Amino acid sequence: MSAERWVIKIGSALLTNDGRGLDRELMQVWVDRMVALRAAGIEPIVVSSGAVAEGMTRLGWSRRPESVHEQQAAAAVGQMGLVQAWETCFRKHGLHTAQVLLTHDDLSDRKRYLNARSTLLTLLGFAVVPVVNENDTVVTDEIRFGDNDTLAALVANLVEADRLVILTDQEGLFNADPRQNPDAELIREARASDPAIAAMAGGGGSGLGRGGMATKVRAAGLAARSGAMTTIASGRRPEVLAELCDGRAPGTTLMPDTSPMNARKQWLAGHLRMRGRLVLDAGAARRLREAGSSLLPVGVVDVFGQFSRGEMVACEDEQGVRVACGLVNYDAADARRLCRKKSHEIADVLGFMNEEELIHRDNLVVLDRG
Ligand SMILES: Nc1ncnc2c1ncn2[C@@H]1O[C@H](COP(=O)(O)OP(=O)(O)O)[C@@H](O)[C@H]1O
Ligand SMILES: N[C@@H](CCC(=O)OP(=O)(O)O)C(=O)O
Repeated sequence: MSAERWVIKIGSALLTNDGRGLDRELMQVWVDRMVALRAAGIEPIVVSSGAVAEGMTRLGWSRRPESVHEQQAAAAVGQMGLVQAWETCFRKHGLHTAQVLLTHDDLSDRKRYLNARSTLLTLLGFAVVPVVNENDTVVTDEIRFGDNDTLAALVANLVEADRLVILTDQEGLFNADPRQNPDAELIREARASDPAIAAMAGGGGSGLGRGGMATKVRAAGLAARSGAMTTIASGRRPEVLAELCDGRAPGTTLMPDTSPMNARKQWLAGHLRMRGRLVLDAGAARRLREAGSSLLPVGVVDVFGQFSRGEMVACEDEQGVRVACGLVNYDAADARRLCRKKSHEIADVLGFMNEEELIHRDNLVVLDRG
């Protein structure tokens, strides 16, 4: 059975008990629920905010500093506490966590995108729970806008998550900010692409979290690009995870327009320029066309063009008919050396191995004949 993958984002206000220090008890409750998700075949990836807030507590600051450098310093201090706390909670269940610090730029650079994707998928393969946060030391804009909602959506795109769960301090998205308007009503379900919902979402209200609902709704739109459904729900009710797992819909559900794989393939097919060509033998061409299999080096007879790892290349049969296109795991020079080689020979030929496929089937779009 192939596991479902959920990216679960937890905001600062919630994690740090509104700035009173990490709420370890509540973290343990979420972790217990996430472990129950795993038992139900759902792989959680945690996107955890709270580094700046926890750093401020550790440094004895009561107000978020204006200076970005001081916020970065606080994040570096607080990240220590954050990862220690997550690791301690998961260790009680015999599970390891892994700290993954990313920036938005990492995910818009194709090579780093593939590297981040491989690392995250490898961690999941080892049953490790990735705990992701923004790499605040090296970014300035994101720390100013506090945008882990966007980061969580980009991670959902990266790992083709089925669902993005944004846990916050409200029951979900209301038709107006409930802090300002006590009569505001909860939106139960909408399309992520509906412009009306963006208009309802205001900025942050807690003083600790920064993005408010506006970044959450935008994140739902980004997550929808790779087909993920978004739930915005209250992290004060850890049972929301169990409810979601049971097929109920707590909080606000924001639906994508397409399924995860179709959305990813549309994105792959439409957005990247071809940098080179791989010529496949008849067997490999048939496997791609008929089974949508990954492309292994053994089925490649020739390589044309100059490309880097992560770039888009065309796959053609020996008659020059284009079979597929996809993101290649090795650069042109390495791909040439791997022609006709078995996957177990890659490390011997190159002295290292990224992946056993030249192009993984998730990164491959097979073209219609005709
Ligand atoms: N339409 C809305 N529905 C719900 N909350 C809203 C809305 N507009 C603005 N908000 C504010 O967004 C806040 C949550 O965002 P934020 O403080 O950034 O939390 P987090 O730390 O979880 O990211 C809420 O406490 C609320 O005041
Ligand atoms: N990387 C920052 C994230 C800040 C942020 O996005 O906060 P939030 O709006 O509470 O999710 C931190 O860990 O403090």
